[in-house]
Parts: sequence; C-alpha cells; structure tokens
Amino acid sequence: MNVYGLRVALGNRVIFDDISFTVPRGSIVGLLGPSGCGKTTLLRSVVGIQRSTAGHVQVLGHPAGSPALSSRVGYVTQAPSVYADLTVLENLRYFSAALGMRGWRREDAVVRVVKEVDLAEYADQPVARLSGGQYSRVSLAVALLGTPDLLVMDEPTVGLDPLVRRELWSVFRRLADEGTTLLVSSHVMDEADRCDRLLLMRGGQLLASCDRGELLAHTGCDSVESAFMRLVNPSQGAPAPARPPVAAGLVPAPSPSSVLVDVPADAHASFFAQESAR
Ligand SMILES: Nc1ncnc2c1ncn2[C@@H]1O[C@H](COP(=O)(O)OP(=O)(O)OP(=O)(O)O)[C@@H](O)[C@H]1O
Repeated sequence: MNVYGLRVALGNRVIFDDISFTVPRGSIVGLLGPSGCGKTTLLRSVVGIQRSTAGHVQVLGHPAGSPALSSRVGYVTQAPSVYADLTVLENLRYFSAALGMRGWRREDAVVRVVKEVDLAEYADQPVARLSGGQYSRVSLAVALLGTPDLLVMDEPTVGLDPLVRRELWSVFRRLADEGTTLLVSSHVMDEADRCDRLLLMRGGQLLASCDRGELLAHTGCDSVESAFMRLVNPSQGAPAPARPPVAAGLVPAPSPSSVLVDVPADAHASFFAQESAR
C-alpha cells in the first residue's frame, strides 16, 4: 500500500497535508499519535471513504475505495458497528449476507471467523451481554468475513484492560503471520512494541514511518514513547541521535529536522511502478 502527497481538508481546516508512506504486505503497522492528530481521517482515506484534496492512495494495486477492494479491505471503526441485541452468530450471518454471501459459503465464513477471533463459546450470546474485549472481537470477526488482505483498525483496543489487549494483539499477530496486512491506530504508545512498523503522527504531521528498531536507533531512545517525545521536541531530554538519518538509510523530510520518513525522494515518479510490483 502506498500513500503519496495526501492532503485532506474538512470544512476550511487542513487536517493534514503532503502525507506519504508505504505499508509492506504481511506486516503489522501501528499508526500512533495523540487524540485529534488525524489518525481516523488517515485510515478513512486508506479505506477510501474520505475525500482528499490532493495526493494518491494505492491499495493492493488499486486506488483506495475501488470496487475491486470491497472484500479485500476490512475496516474496524472506532464506534461499535455490530447490533447489540443480536447474538454473535446473528450479527455474522447478517453482515455476511450484506456482503453477498449465500448458502454454505456464508456458513463457512461465519464458522471460520468465529474460530479466528476465539468466540466459539459465546456464539449464541447477545452481543450486549459480552465484555468489552469480546465485543471488539465481534467487530473484528465482521471485518474478517470477506477474508481481507488488508485489515484497517481504528483504536481496536481502546478502553480495554491490559490482559484483554494482549489477547487481541495475539489475534492480530496470528492474522499477520497468515499473510494479512494490518494497519492499526492507537494512542497508547506501548502498543508500538507489538508492531513491525510505525507511523508516528502529531498535529496532522507524519513524524516517522519506519521500523521500530530504526526509530530507536535514529533517536537514541530506548522506548517508542521517548522517541516520540524526542521527535516532537529534539532539544529536550533524550541524547543526540545515535546516527544521522542518511546513515540509517532514511531520507529526512525537509521540515522539521527531526522528521523521519522513509519515502524516497523520487517516490512520485516510482509510485505506481512500486505498487504494481507488489
Ligand atoms: N467534520 C469535521 N470538520 C472539521 N474538523 C474535523 C471534522 N472531523 C474531524 N475533525 C478534526 O480533525 C482532526 C483529526 O480528527 P481525527 O478523528 O482524524 O483524529 P484522531 O487522531 O483519530 O483522534 P482520536 O484518537 O481522538 O480518535 C481533529 O482535530 C478533529 O477535531
């Protein structure tokens, strides 16, 4: 997946401008940043439901939102998207029918996703009676019905206790190991440790798009949280970067100097060529 030069304005307010990054297939990419920085707007752009004023988003070789992507991209929104008065199975049967599934194919999909999110023992429970973590897993199961290649999740662990968060992350890891690409937003920095790659955002600006290890090496910090603070305010607290961005194989964006983005300078020219090679 490639995003190049993306700009979104809502009303007369620019939410972000000139955002570029790449998401490799089969990885877990964490989109991290404080509340209000633009994470949901960016995820909506990737899913193809957010109008942009400039730039491109290519997903699995197609422009974001293309009909060809309808069953290949799953989206778990922040707000609950399942019916509380229906059981887990009833919800899954309803949403699989909405996806156009019929007969044995539909039942197969329902049974598969119930297993994938470990909800078999709650299958006949009304969703309203489930815990927060189980509720989140029902939303995840709905998004998995179409066997998506890319799963986009907006703060799927918000409000959950640490044990339940850990369980959900093990489901995410299993999906990635099976080849699904996951783009997961969070404002909890410690969730960064569970991701293969990170997109760090603040105030509509992409501060970093790189591996966790690259981020720590570049900033000379021992946690993503302190690395984030270092990028936000380079003159405070943390030691000087361990090595310059160029030595780390990273191309710094022009401003501010702390930005760490690995989109090549000729990304625009090679944008479609790169995507078609994926
Ligand atoms: N329809 C709108 N019109 C104008 N501004 C908006 C609109 N919707 C969202 N915003 C603003 O856009 C900014 C980014 O919002 P967004 O929901 O993308 O942030 P976020 O990082 O996902 O936040 P959170 O973590 O709280 O969900 C916020 O400052 C928000 O107030």
